[in-house]
Amino acid sequence: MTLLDINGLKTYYRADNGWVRATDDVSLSIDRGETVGLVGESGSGKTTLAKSIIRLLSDNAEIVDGSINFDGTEVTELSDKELRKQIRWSEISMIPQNAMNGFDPVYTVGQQIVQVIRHHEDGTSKKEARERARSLFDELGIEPDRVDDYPHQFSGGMAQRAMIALALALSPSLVLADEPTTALDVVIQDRILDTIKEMQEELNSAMIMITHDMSVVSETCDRIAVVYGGRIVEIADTETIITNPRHPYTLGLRNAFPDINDDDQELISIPGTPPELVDPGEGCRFAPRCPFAEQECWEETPEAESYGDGHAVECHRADEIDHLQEEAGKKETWTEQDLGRPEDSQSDQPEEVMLDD
Ligand SMILES: Nc1ncnc2c1ncn2[C@@H]1O[C@H](COP(=O)(O)OP(=O)(O)OP(=O)(O)O)[C@@H](O)[C@H]1O
Repeated sequence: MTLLDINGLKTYYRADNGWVRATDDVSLSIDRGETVGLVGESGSGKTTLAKSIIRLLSDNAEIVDGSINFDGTEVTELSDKELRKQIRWSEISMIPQNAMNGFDPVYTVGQQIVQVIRHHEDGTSKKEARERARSLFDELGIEPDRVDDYPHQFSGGMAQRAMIALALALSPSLVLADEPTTALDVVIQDRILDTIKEMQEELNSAMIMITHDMSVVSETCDRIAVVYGGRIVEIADTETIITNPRHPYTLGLRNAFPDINDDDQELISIPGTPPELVDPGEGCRFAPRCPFAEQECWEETPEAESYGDGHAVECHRADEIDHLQEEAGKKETWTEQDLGRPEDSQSDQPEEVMLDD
């Protein structure tokens, strides 16, 4: 059953040189209990999409178009007060990239968890809320007495666990986990991911797992959405994304991460840098880095095409998958390409964005 239904979402940031189209026409549905990975390079718009869902955007951001339906409620139309009371933490919670920034340094971690619990549950006493915080700490492998510590007394891994405790304290239906382990060392990363998964399964919460790491999503997610230049360029179940992707960017990402089943794998990185998101203009945003780009790719933005079973791809050449997959596995494909716009292709003028100031 659908829990979250995002349609045509556009979230832009106001910048000196125009609007940064960080989320640009994104549609995504998530079922109850499902885990969906958002994978893509830094700056592709993953965090902006997650923050739009829980409406934790910075002041210069604006949801310009589209809808976010959460369990029958249109999130884009709620006032801040309604959001705080009905949705944030209780229904949708977020584990941020750096947990330390998620806590207020002047209160103990326990006080902050107690406050969140009591804000949403009128009948819960301070004592009961504190007991809940202590038992959550215990479940997450933190000594319960440490609820009385201040955030700065925690190590990075412990702060991340405490943030998970806060995010799960009210048994939300949806957890947004934004690179929950990037700041931590590898051994702790694995343990924290296991903990998140266990707790999520126990609560039957849905989860959006944001990461730039293909191996993390492949181990934890039911489906994977590949994000590039503010758009979901490919989405499918995890098995399909790993074994039979159709977008050249997904093929490139797959080359760049170690496959645990293949000891001899040579890692190949994608050359170039992510696209400028201020007035990106027409054409596929990956074209400047794509070894398979043809004239059409530079001139026309590809629309999502369905390849059955929830597999959708935004690529003009997705039909030629057998040939592309084989070529994409070769190192020279990604190094010997002549990157750049073909001489005779003309760029369309960027579409003008009309927004109220
Ligand atoms: N407050 C802001 N003001 C202006 N531009 C912003 C702001 N926050 C993010 N951006 C821009 O929006 C785009 C998407 O950023 P976002 O953080 O959503 O990407 P991301 O994929 O989550 O990357 P990361 O993993 O680095 O957080 C980037 O071009 C970024 O520079």
